[in-house]
Amino acid sequence: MTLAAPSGLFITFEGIDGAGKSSHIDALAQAFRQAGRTVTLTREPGGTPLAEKLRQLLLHDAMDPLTEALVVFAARRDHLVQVIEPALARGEVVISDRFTDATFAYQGAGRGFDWQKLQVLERMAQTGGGLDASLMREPDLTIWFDLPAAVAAERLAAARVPDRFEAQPQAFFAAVADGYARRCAQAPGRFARIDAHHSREAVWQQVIAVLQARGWLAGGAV
Ligand SMILES: Nc1ncnc2c1ncn2[C@@H]1O[C@H](COP(=O)(O)OP(=O)(O)OP(=O)(O)O)[C@@H](O)[C@H]1O
Ligand SMILES: Cc1cn([C@H]2C[C@H](O)[C@@H](COP(=O)(O)O)O2)c(=O)[nH]c1=O
Repeated sequence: MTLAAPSGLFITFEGIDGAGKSSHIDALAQAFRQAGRTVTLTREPGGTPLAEKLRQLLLHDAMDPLTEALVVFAARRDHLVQVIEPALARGEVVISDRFTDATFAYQGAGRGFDWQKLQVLERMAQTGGGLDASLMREPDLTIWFDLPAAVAAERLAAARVPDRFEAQPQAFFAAVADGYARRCAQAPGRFARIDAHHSREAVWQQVIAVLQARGWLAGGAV
């Protein structure tokens, strides 16, 4: 008897800059590996040589809002075709630090770029390329770290030299947070909201509880 291969699982982490995703992304990858799963850990913009080049442009070069939206979707298309779809087809767990919800939050709510035009680009970029032509690739689960913009700003102040997004004022991040809330309201079954205004351990307990509730993992520690 041959055992059925596990199904691919696509999990994304989202939140404003400084929300505290990083260490939990690594810990979740580790928890899946301990459970015997192969994990592809990746990020957006990025995840392929081409998309990493586009990331550098996005983070450091000034551009108009449509150009910015096209750059993130171009990077995403390459990432999806080269990395995400093949890994899911192999039955792996794909964990990505950001995906399309970031585009709606940052380019849509943050920059004020038209939400409906983003929906058109989303469908174009996330259809085909290894997928059934009638399907649009979306995460199976999006773990959204919700943190007030003021708290994220305090955390980031001490942390690093800001890029083009991190240098934005608090009001920009408050708008980005509203964008995430809007995406969450549009897909409540896909989103898990994490209250990120807690200690790392308390935040991890929330993350692992989400995975346990879906039956995808047993317990774990950071
Ligand atoms: N629960 C927490 N309490 C206090 N500080 C935290 C917590 N989690 C992370 N931090 C700190 O906040 C800063 C931002 O965290 P981190 O880099 O993980 O955020 P992020 O969501 O990955 O941000 P970005 O998307 O901008 O990379 C870091 O200095 C980190 O050490
Ligand atoms: C995917 C995506 C990202 N961004 C922004 C959000 C962040 O400020 C940076 C990525 O940096 P991180 O520290 O690795 O999170 O890019 C965006 O504006 N639009 C997007 O679609």
